[in-house]
Amino acid sequence: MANVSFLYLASRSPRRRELLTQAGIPFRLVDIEIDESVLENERAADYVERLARSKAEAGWAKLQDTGGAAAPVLAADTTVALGGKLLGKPENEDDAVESLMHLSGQTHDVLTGIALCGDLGDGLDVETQVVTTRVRFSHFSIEDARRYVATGEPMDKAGSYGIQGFGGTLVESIDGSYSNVVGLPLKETVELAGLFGVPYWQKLSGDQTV
Ligand SMILES: Cc1cn([C@H]2C[C@H](O)[C@@H](COP(=O)(O)OP(=O)(O)OP(=O)(O)O)O2)c(=O)[nH]c1=O
Repeated sequence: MANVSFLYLASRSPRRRELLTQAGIPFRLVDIEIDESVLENERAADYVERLARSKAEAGWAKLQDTGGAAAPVLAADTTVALGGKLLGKPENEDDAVESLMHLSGQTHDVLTGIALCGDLGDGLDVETQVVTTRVRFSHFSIEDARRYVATGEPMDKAGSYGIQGFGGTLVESIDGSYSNVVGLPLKETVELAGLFGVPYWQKLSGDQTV
């Protein structure tokens, strides 16, 4: 797989597309579906790494079925962890309010696992990384949590908030990578891309997918 000029992104997340574009990594999309259930007693770091790997491998397998992947496949998974409890995407609005009330006035971790799957010349290789960012939330009331949930913003996001949106107003401080919270740690993604010979810092224009 020498001289690859892009990677495949196995993700439906618009944030991950924006972040890849920010890093200047040319990409095409591959659509996959996997079971995202948490295993019993599974730790947050193990969970996001396992899911990122499964998503990348599913993307690779799908491309093999349709004639073979011409480039490596990138995938990621993000979750919020508070005192051993995993707060994923909310199931409904009440669930989102409940998650937010757990986070109010507390410091939590946001973990993103990234995986890049490809053939470096001697068979299939999957490289993974897990990045953690600590986020401290201000104290807010249940009325505030309900009003925020009513905006709809939390519904497709781990921990029921988006730091890049209205949710940024709940944040007192962060320690670590900001892009990691939004769903793709830029520094580590570029490192993995470099390992597989995928270019970055490319000027991309228009529809960013190659
Ligand atoms: C904490 C936080 C999460 N998120 C998002 C990032 C992820 O898209 C989402 C967590 O769900 P994921 O399952 O990691 O990703 P996804 O289902 O959105 O996309 P994919 O197809 O790649 O599986 O939460 C934010 O956008 N902002 C935030 O502040």
